[in-house]
Amino acid sequence: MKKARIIYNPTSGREVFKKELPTVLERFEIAGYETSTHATTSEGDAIKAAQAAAERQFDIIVAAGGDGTINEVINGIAEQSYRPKLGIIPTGTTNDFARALSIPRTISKAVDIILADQSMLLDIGKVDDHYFMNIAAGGKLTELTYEVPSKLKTVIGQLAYYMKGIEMLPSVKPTRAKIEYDGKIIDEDIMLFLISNTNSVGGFEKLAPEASLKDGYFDMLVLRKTNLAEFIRIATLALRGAHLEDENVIYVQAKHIKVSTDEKMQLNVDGEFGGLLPGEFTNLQQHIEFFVPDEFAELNK
Ligand SMILES: Nc1ncnc2c1ncn2[C@@H]1O[C@H](COP(=O)(O)OP(=O)(O)OP(=O)(O)O)[C@@H](O)[C@H]1O
Repeated sequence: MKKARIIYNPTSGREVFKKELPTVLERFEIAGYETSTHATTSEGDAIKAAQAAAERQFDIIVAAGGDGTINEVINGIAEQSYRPKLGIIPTGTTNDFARALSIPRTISKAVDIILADQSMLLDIGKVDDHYFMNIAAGGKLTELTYEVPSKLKTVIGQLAYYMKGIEMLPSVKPTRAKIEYDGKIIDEDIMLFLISNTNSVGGFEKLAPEASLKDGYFDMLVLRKTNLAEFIRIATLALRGAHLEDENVIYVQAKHIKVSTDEKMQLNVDGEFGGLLPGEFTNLQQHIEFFVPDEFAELNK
C-alpha cells in the first residue's frame, strides 16, 4: 500500500483545512493510500516533518498551506537522496506556486489532481544553503513585504502588499549591484532584481512570461535606476506583461547567478526574509516531482 504523509499548516490562510481533513483522508484511503498527518506547530516545523517523511520513505507528501509551507517542505526534502513526490493543497494567503502549476484553490479539486496521479519533475532554486520554488529577490522595494503585518495579510491578502508598496514608493532608492550570471556581468545602479523560477510572482502573472519550470534556467529581471514616475509606468506595464521591452528592464535566463551589493541588502526568498546579500543562486533542474493537472502538463510537455 502506498503511504501518504499530509503536512498541513493549521494557521494558514483562512484556517479551513482542518475542518475538511476527515474528507480528505477518506478520499486518500479510498484511492489506496495509507495516510498519516502532521499539523505544523511553528516556523520551521514543516522542514523537519518533510525531512522525516523522506527518511521514512513515504511515497508522497501532501503539503497543505500557503507558499511558506510549501517552501519549508521543499527545504526538508531537497537534500535527501530519496525524495517523495509532492502534492499541493493551496490553503494559504499567498499561493503563487500553486497558481504557477495551475492547481485549483478548492481543497477537493486540489485532491483530485493528486489522486489523478500525473506527476512531473520540476526545477527548484538554491540560494546558499536554502531552497526556493518561486522567487528570490532583492532591492529596497522587496524589503517592504516584511512590513505588512500577518493579520492584515490574512484579512485582505495580496492587496496589503500593494497598499504598503504604494505608501513606501517615494522612499525607494537605487543600490549599486554586481550581478554575475553564466559568465556575464551586470554592474549598475538598480532598483531591484528578481530571480524567478516560475512565471507567477506576487500576483503578477506575466512578470517572467517565458519562465519554464523544467528548463533548468532562472528568469532574471533587473530594474535599472528609475525615478518614481518611470517606476510606476513600468509597474503598470508589468501587470499586462509589456515591461520586457522597456530600456530600464533587463531580462535574461541563467542557470547560475551571483549577486553582491555595495550597501547592505536583504534577500527575499519565496516571500520571506532570506538573509543578507551576497548570494549565490543555482537552478536545480527537475529536482522534485510534483503532482500537476493536465492543463500544466499539456503546456509543459
Ligand atoms: N502552527 C503554526 N503557528 C504559527 N505559524 C506557523 C504554524 N505552522 C507553520 N507556521 C508558519 O507559518 C508560515 C506561513 O504559512 P503559509 O504560507 O502556509 O500560510 P499563509 O496563510 O499563506 O501565510 P502568510 O500569512 O505568511 O502568507 C510558514 O512558513 C510557517 O513558518
